[in-house]
Amino acid sequence: MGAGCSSGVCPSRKSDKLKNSKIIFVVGGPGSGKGTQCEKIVERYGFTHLSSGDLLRAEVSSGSERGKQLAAIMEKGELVPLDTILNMIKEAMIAKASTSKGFLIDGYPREVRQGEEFEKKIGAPCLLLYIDAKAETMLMRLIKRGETSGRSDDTAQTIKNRLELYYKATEPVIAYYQGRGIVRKINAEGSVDEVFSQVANAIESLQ
Ligand SMILES: Nc1ncnc2c1ncn2[C@@H]1O[C@H](COP(=O)(O)OP(=O)(O)OP(=O)(O)O)[C@@H](O)[C@H]1O
Ligand SMILES: Nc1ncnc2c1ncn2[C@H]1C[C@H](O)[C@@H](COP(=O)(O)O)O1
Ligand SMILES: [Mg+2]
Repeated sequence: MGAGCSSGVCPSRKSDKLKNSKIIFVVGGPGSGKGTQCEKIVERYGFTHLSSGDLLRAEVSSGSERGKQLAAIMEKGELVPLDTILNMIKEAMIAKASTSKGFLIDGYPREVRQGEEFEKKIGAPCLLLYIDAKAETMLMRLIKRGETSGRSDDTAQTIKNRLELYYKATEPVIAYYQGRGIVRKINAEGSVDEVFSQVANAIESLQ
């Protein structure tokens, strides 16, 4: 386990319930395969998968006023406010803290400030899985997924916006955590199983 997972230091603003949690950030472009790999990690290692996009879509599906506001942002491929998504993740983590073997935080941080705020309010990650695919690959995967996903953001124009935002806002997150030595870059161009064999090596390096 990396140092950030078990420091035992717990400033009062963090939740006591989460102070010993193993936290893995799963970062990559839209359609790179983050969710697909997280499902396989859950199957083999039993971690808790929390996708920021899934949490937001659940709020949209609830029909709440907040969900309507979020839907308008997500349809354009833009980022929702930091406090909104961070509070949702923290609540979901606390709800699972007593039974979780570790958390896969998929789709967060999307920008460096999200990482900084997460660490202040929740804790430090011990690993960042960087799921790296080419823009053409991500585009093709999302266009195909859009045939059946029902996701309002799997459309040509919104995919273009999401890719642009990924390169501008999220790629700097990788550099930020590279400085800490916790980034494992995964070549996501191969089959799901080929990608997973790299992911599994990275997870096992923690144990
Ligand atoms: N290695 C792979 N080879 C081919 N197709 C893949 C691979 N990994 C995932 N896919 C497919 O690509 C699409 C996008 O994958 P997935 O939903 O896991 O991506 P994501 O990174 O979670 O995307 P988003 O950021 O939009 O949530 C899905 O239809 C999935 O089945
Ligand atoms: N971490 C996030 N910050 C802001 N907005 C987010 C975050 N995670 C998801 N979102 C919004 C914006 C994205 O385009 C959609 C879909 O997310 P995805 O990870 O592709 O399922 O939700
Ligand atoms: Mg996903």
